[in-house]
Amino acid sequence: MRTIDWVDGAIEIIDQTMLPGELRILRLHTVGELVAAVQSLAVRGAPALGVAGAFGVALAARVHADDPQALALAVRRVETARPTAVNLARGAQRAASQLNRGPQAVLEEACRVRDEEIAASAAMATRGADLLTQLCGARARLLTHCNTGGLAAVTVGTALGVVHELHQRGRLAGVIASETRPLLQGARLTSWELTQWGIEHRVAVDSAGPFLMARGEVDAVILGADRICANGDVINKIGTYAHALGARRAGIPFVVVAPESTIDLDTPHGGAVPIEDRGAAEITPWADAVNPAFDVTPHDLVTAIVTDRRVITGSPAATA
Ligand SMILES: CSC[C@@H](O)[C@@H](O)C(=O)COP(=O)(O)O
Repeated sequence: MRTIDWVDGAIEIIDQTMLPGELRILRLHTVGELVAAVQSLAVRGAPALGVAGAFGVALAARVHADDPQALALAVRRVETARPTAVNLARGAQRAASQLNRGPQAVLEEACRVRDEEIAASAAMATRGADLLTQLCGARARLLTHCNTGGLAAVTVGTALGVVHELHQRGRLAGVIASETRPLLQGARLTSWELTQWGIEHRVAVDSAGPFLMARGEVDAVILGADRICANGDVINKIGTYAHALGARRAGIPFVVVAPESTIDLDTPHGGAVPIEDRGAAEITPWADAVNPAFDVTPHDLVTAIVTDRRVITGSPAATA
């Protein structure tokens, strides 16, 4: 099942704010609706955001075909709806590169972005499962963070796609889904997807991760990325850095799985990435708060980055 697609002239998404309680399909007809869906995290996860960005520009191209100024403004709104995952602006820009050829060409490019992410998921699953088996032996107990499944990447996903592949191969000995404060992408979405796939798992609070690794309950950490910088720094959901530190202390592999579309060679290092802060209301309406949605894991804590084309063990720029 595709969790985001273009259907009969509109974008269809699974509304991820409603899971796991309700499987609701949303149809988005306007750029305003798409931007609202991105900002509320009804659609989320870096590869899915790339597809959302591309389809968002396809919507804009239809509505504003005769008004170049309004069109440029709409494209900008889509590109900047969220700042951290490089895929969103990249997907929007790819679709926008066809604007001079008309709305149909824009839509065709957006569909190519979608199809490439579907193919990337399949390639990452195979390559990632091979690597995890090399690193962990016959059966791996994995800890994952946030949601990196089909919800985040149109079909099977990035890191969770690898988990699924290992399960299919009979090489998975356990999964811990880190709950992912404050919006619970792990506890709500990863748990939901694993349940759909019939994969047994346990949910843990985020802060338990490093302790569970220290206690010897995890063979490797596997998760996704919103942006990977030229030097290999990994930007991902808040909590990732703590898991990387825990993995290093426990002496277990820390593996990042992300498509090439998440690698941003134009950004030299993690310090240069805009980190979205989602404000106090999301976590504590009664006090001021700091609420970064992502963190930076320095490249030296990363064992390997698995993409749809390669396994990177140093700087992505060096092996591009
Ligand atoms: C395959 S998705 C990889 C990342 O996008 C994912 O780990 C993540 O951090 C998503 O954050 P979110 O705020 O839910 O969009």
